[in-house]
Formats: sequence, C-alpha cells, structure tokens
Amino acid sequence: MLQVQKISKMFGGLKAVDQVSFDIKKGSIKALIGPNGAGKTTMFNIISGNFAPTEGQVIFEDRAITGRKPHQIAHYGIIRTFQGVKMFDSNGFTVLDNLLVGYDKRFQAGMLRSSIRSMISRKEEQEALEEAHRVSGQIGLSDWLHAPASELPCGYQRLLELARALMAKPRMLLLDEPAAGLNDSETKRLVGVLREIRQMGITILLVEHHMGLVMEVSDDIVVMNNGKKIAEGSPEDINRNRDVIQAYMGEEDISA
Ligand SMILES: Nc1ncnc2c1ncn2[C@@H]1O[C@H](COP(=O)(O)OP(=O)(O)OP(=O)(O)O)[C@@H](O)[C@H]1O
Repeated sequence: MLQVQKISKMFGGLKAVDQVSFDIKKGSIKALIGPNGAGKTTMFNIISGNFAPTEGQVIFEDRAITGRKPHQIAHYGIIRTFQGVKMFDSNGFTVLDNLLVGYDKRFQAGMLRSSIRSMISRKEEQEALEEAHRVSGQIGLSDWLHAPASELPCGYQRLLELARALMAKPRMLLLDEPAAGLNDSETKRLVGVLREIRQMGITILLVEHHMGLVMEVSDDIVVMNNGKKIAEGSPEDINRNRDVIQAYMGEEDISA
C-alpha cells in the first residue's frame, strides 16, 4: 500500500534519515521503532508531507506523493496523529465537538484554525454527527460523548485522538506514540482498539516506544538507528536481532 524508497533527510550537516526503504502491506500494522534521535519522527513527517525529503520517493497506492502538501496527503487517505497534541478542551468543548472537527480532512492536515462551527457546512453536519456516533461506539467513547474533553482521563484522551483521526475515514493511519502516558490497563485497551481498526481494513504505521504494545500488535517492525534502517521483520525476528539489541543498549525504554 505504501512504499518508502531510499528516503534521506538532511538538516544542515546532519543526516536525520539516511537511505531508508520499507513497504507497508494493505491491512497490516507496522511499527517504526528505534532509540531516541533515530529519525522516526522525521520519517513520519516526510510520509505525511510535513517535511520534503532531501532524496527518495514515497509511493501510496501506486501514486508518488513525495513532497506533496499535508492536506493533499490527507485527501489521498493518509491521516496522522501528532505526539502530545492536545484536544480542544477550552470553552467547554466536548468530546463530540472534537470528533466533528476531525470530520474535516483539512483539520487533520493542521490547516484549520477557525472555530468548530465554521469548519463544516450545515449539510455535512448530519453526516458528521452520524459518523461521530458510529466511531465513538467503535472506540468505546460513547459514554463520554457529551463530556468536556478536559475531563477525559489520559487513556480516553489518546482514544479521542484516534477517534478524531478515524472521523476523516482514513485508508492509512500514522500514529505517533499512541501509548504515551498510558497505564497498563489503558495500554491493553489500546491494543484491542488498534486490532479493531485493522479489522476495519485500515492500515496502520505507528511510532512507539512501548515495546510491549509494539510486540503484541505489530505484524512487522522496521528499526532505525542514527538515521539508518538496521532491521526489519516480524516481532519474533526483531526480538532476537543482535543489531537491534546493540542499538538499544543503555536505553531505558527497552526494559520489556
Ligand atoms: N527540524 C529539525 N531541525 C534540525 N534537526 C532536527 C530537526 N528534527 C529532527 N532533527 C534531528 O534529527 C535527528 C532525528 O530526529 P527525530 O526526531 O526524527 O528522531 P526520533 O527517532 O523521532 O527520536 P525520538 O524517539 O526522541 O522522538 C535528531 O538528531 C534530531 O535532533
């Protein structure tokens, strides 16, 4: 579904991503892992159009999307979440308000800055409402629909980010650290939700430091270190790969 072909990205003299290639199969969950500073977020930003690569190609469903703007890439069906981005939680904005915003692909690409009411037209409102009820049911947020987003526990805020991304009817989801800040039971729930999203036929690429979640949910894993791809394979392959173990030496997060 997605092919990353020999992507490199320079920041001044620093090669943040160095000739990295990998594919993502339709309907699969792929994890992109690696120690801090490996180049994962940079790679994400290139796929979502937030950065143009210095060299290489990104192909989505046989279409070259390299260097396209984020809103164009969202329009093609690739929707991303951002690490630590907050909900609209001021002015009493509810969970439902946040979902309605997510209905608009332009919002997903970070383009909209106006008030929620002006984001979608009246004729779209009914469809958006129906979609919000459907998605919140799937994700387990129905009970919170009319609660102020500011009152959501951390685990549900992560689910709201996911639900908001689903509102744009993605074909591929790019998830940046979806388990950040979650406790064990919230992480377990997230594993279930990610599997359900895969069941819906949506392909997922996730950057994640929580190794337990990565190993449990991924069909395959690509590992980066110092900008380079150092390994790719099934969770079992990655678990016993010497280069991967070496790269993580001294890292706190690989405790699992
Ligand atoms: N906009 C930028 N300008 C200059 N250097 C950058 C920029 N973004 C990232 N870098 C550098 O590129 C390298 C890769 O960073 P990146 O954020 O992609 O790594 P990462 O694997 O996502 O790390 P983490 O797990 O800590 O989020 C790092 O050395 C970082 O300092």
